[in-house]
Amino acid sequence: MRAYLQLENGMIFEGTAFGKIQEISGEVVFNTGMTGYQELMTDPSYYGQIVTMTYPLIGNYGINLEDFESDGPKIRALIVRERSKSPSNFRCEMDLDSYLKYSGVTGLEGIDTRALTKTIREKGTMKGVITTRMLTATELRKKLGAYDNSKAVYKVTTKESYIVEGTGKHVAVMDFGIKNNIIESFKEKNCKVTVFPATASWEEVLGVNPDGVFLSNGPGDPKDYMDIIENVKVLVDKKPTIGICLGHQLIALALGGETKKLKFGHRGCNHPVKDIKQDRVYITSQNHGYVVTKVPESMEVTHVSMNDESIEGLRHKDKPVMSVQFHPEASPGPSDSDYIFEHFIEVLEEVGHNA
Ligand SMILES: NC(=O)CC[C@H](N)C(=O)O
Repeated sequence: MRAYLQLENGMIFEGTAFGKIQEISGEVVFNTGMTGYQELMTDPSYYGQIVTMTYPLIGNYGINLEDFESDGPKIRALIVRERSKSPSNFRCEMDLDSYLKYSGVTGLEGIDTRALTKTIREKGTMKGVITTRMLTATELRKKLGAYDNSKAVYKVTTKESYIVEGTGKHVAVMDFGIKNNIIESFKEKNCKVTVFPATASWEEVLGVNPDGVFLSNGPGDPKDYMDIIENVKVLVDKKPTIGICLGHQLIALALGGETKKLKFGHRGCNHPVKDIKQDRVYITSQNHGYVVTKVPESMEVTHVSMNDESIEGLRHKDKPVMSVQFHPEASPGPSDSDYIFEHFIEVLEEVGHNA
């Protein structure tokens, strides 16, 4: 069926709908990965967004039952240049179209994704609607005006706290929309993990007497979460703490730093980041639209983006508190930066030793 992407600046891209056919609005962002569509669709940090893939052929290894990053897709729609109609992989259980239909996500194929990406890069991230009937300018404005993705963390966080048993260090996780592979990464290091909902207070988190605290990734603008930031202020003061992506931004804000929205964000599994101390570049997995712009006085920069020199990692000068903007848990993407988890566990061991 013919379908259109109508952007808030008036541009129209015409293609063909697949997956669940419906009229859907969202923030249109692009992802530069050649693979990883299954992981990114189910990464809760993408909640409410329309994602266009820059790689021109998507779906060629299908969908398997293992690479989900949460209980189902969190994106609103997926845009591809060409959808593979004959996926092939030993783990393939179904094709992309069937999965999107089954899980209620809209697809749009056959549009010039390169032109769309260039538009977003030049003009910045903007909202759009995917529709099978062309909207008038007034209808488009109304539809986009009704789109609200604020406070999305509360839609994707766990409802109840739960424990993942392990014999090693005990990490209290604040779940703002955590990816499965972060929990897997702690499990691989034998950690016991207690996962708390985003609404948990610092008293509840410290109540389980963890060795350290982890602040997860999650959707939206970090400044929307002032209540969580108040909790983070206490947690970083009392326990060794590590944050990834949204967690990193919340630590920076809690300690007096600043964040802002990037023009078009970093999304993909091929983003080069330099570890300043090691003087080494790692290829990282990324998905963020906001960035730390002012470093808190008590912290220093540990990692920078090789693409735009933005801040990618921070460390407290006196306390065992650290954070990264990229995703060391990979999924999708290379696990080169897994050392971030290893380093945190070492810090927990050291702190435990000296206690
Ligand atoms: N993956 C994340 O945690 C994303 C953080 C934040 N929502 C951003 O877009 O910058």
